[in-house]
Amino acid sequence: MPKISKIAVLTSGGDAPGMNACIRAVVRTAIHHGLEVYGIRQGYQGMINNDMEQMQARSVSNILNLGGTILKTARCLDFHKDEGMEKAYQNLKAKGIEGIVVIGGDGTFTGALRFSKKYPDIKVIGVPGTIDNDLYGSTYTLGFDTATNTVIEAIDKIRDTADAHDRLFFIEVMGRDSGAIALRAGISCGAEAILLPEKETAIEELIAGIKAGHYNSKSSSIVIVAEGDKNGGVYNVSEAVKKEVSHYDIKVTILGHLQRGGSPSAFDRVLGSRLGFAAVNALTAGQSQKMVGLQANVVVLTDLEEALNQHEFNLEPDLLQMAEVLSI
Ligand SMILES: Nc1ncnc2c1ncn2[C@@H]1O[C@H](COP(=O)(O)OP(=O)(O)OP(=O)(O)O)[C@@H](O)[C@H]1O
Ligand SMILES: O=P(O)(O)OC[C@H]1O[C@](O)(CO)[C@@H](O)[C@@H]1O
Ligand SMILES: [Mg+2]
Repeated sequence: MPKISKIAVLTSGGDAPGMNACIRAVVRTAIHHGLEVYGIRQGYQGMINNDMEQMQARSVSNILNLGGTILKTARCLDFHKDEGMEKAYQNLKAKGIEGIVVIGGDGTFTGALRFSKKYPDIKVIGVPGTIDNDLYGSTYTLGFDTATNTVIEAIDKIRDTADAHDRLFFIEVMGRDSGAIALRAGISCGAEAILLPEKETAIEELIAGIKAGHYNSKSSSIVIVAEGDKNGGVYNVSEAVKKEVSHYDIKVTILGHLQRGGSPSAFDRVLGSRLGFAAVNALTAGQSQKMVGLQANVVVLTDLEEALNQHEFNLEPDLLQMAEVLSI
């Protein structure tokens, strides 16, 4: 097997805390192996625009603690098209880059797999980097822990004021297709109800639960609504409840993008370092079209194809059941 000598790294899709730790690990592990390593800016857009630069050990000094991504990220429509992919390929070939580490979510991996099938001489390894925790093959994705901690810090504060005023709050958290943040945050903050894209909740059922809570002397209530819940969004849900529930003053809070920012937790710093290290080791071992992930605290490789096909992510049934039991 010919030895790989030049690789590149990019971040793509929504940023996630811990991406910088991962970039640092990729750069320094590559240097350890004697490889040249390039940083590509703005995800696939930078591949198309030839926006990439060689990185050194010092290029990634003092970034472990930073949220966001020093390489920047993008949602790049041009990469969906054959012409965009061809341009990206030619740019990589011109630099002699033979392998790339792509840090991102399911969309990023879909693009990477398509690209690598079209141009198999460029090896690709994916690192699951998304606050959504919606990838098969890794129990946790990079950024999910930090984002969930950010969310619970915010909800704890809302609980204080909700309790002081005997109010009912509807809080929207991120997750267009994933209820992972909503479920963990709901359990951590003792939410009275959690609305998730993966599980339908009838509005009548929600209203009955809120009324029962009031009857059982709850002074405040928190309902967490994941962005992707199928009831038409947090305002729709709150309006529907308002018509039937008069004993609470009702408020809505959308946490929004503050959930994606901030300094990564220790967990995400270690996870990012570990997966970045493993990704480069996989490239030097000749692997391609794989994702590195964490399962039972062991780093494992999963075929990108399998990770994407199994994408339907099932939230832990015991957590769903427990959240209901404990919220009485
Ligand atoms: N079918 C596809 N073909 C080519 N490229 C794709 C495809 N799907 C996604 N991509 C590329 O991957 C990028 C990132 O995908 P997407 O915006 O879905 O985010 P993601 O990686 O899933 O992360 P997150 O969900 O955390 O924001 C897209 O902007 C696009 O450049
Ligand atoms: O910042 P954007 O592009 O609006 O994306 C928001 C989406 O990205 C995510 O934060 C994942 O990165 C989703 O939870 C959310 O639906
Ligand atoms: Mg995604």
